[in-house]
Amino acid sequence: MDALIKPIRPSKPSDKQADRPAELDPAEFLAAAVRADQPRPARAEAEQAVKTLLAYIGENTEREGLLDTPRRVVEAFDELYQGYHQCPAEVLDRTFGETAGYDDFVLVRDIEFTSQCEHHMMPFYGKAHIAYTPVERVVGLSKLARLTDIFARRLQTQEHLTAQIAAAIDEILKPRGVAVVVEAEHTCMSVRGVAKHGAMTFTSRFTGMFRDNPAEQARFLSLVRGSQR
Ligand SMILES: Nc1nc2c(ncn2[C@@H]2O[C@H](COP(=O)(O)OP(=O)(O)OP(=O)(O)O)[C@@H](O)[C@H]2O)c(=O)[nH]1
Ligand SMILES: [Zn+2]
Repeated sequence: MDALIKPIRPSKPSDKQADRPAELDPAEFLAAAVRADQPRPARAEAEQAVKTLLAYIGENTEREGLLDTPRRVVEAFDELYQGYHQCPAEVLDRTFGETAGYDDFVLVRDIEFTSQCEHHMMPFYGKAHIAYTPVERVVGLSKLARLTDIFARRLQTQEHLTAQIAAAIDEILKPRGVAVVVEAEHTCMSVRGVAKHGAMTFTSRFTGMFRDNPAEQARFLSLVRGSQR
């Protein structure tokens, strides 16, 4: 659980984490994703870096319209990357025991998110669909959306985002199973590079009963597909 208290740092594109086996223990995976908090440069240095990029694209950094841009960009970064300073364990900490014997899975679908791809630092956005089968205690529904945002507001690949949401629920709530499907459009693939507007990427992660029981997995997927009609 300690591993969850610390912020998770971005991995380099060359990291082999995307190749991790599906059976990897969630606690192990989260521990592997955690790095000690890095020393951060001063805000003024970050603003200077934005000024350098403006000069790099050929702009006059002293013109009136750009004078406040470095400050705004750094503030936008604070917002977009606030997930590094938020703790999944705290969000999922509050559970409720009065469930009247409820024993099926709980699905929250169509959780909108925006994340930033770690290769280009450009947005990818879409929806996460999350189900878990509680053991005795349930978590507040909004917390699944908050958990999604904690991981989305970091530099990500879609695969990491999907796996991290599933691993956090598995590790913290210890349910009978977790199912996560993420669908997203990547702007690094739509507004630059190969420029394919509308191409959607789907990723999924199943643990416990969702991984072991094809009927439960199919029931989850049919409910998720219901949102796409
Ligand atoms: N697997 C995965 N790939 C991603 C994700 N986001 C962006 N990418 C891809 O990361 C790859 C980076 O490829 P590179 O060849 O190193 O970079 P590039 O020259 O900018 O690639 P192009 O986008 O093809 O122009 C691209 O194929 C992107 O589409 C993601 O979430 N998951
Ligand atoms: Zn990208």
